[in-house]
Amino acid sequence: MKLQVALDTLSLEECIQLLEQTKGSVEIAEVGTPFIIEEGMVPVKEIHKRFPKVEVLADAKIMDAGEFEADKCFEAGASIVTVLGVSHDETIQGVVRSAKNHNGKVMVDMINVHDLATRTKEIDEMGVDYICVHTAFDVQQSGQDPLEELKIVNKVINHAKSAVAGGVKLETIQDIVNEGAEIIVVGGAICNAKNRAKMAKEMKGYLKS
Ligand SMILES: O=C(CO)[C@H](O)[C@H](O)COP(=O)(O)O
Repeated sequence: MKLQVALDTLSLEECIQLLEQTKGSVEIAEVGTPFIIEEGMVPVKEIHKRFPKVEVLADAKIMDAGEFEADKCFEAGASIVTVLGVSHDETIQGVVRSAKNHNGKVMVDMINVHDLATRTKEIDEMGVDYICVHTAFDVQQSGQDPLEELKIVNKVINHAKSAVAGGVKLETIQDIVNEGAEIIVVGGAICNAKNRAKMAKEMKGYLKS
């Protein structure tokens, strides 16, 4: 199991500090969608350069022009790129092609996929590396969390590994670990913690090796 920290709203300088402080706890640094909107590929390049042992995930949430957009992310130094599960198959296949050409990996974000079991089965045959259930930030306030969706994905996948995102916190991580996921994504719970290093270490402590 790997801990992925989602860097969504901090400055690049703050992210670099966070990654220094959380060394040993965090395996994957996600350059979040808001961060990409703010700064483009600059944080991907910079984090890749400064933290060669940390995998960089570009959360581009690709929806079209899959191969072209994924190429840009991998060329900047990302080792994992996200594409949306609601995209056309051709888009996901384009991202998979790009990943193969760059020796990278593909995470499919299943945010707002309505028939999760059916779409997961289809995507699982496309050669992607991770299928990530994701409770959108915009619906987390209504009490939704990704555990039930994770159970559905875990039941039907045969090739890809599962990942989970969306409001994961100290109080919910144990249930997720018990259910099983290769990657657990944590954003706000670490980035907004008073002591980020302590929080990341504590969360990492729950993960199975
Ligand atoms: O992709 C995202 C939002 O679309 C976030 O990076 C992801 O949900 C993790 O952040 P948090 O733990 O704060 O929900």
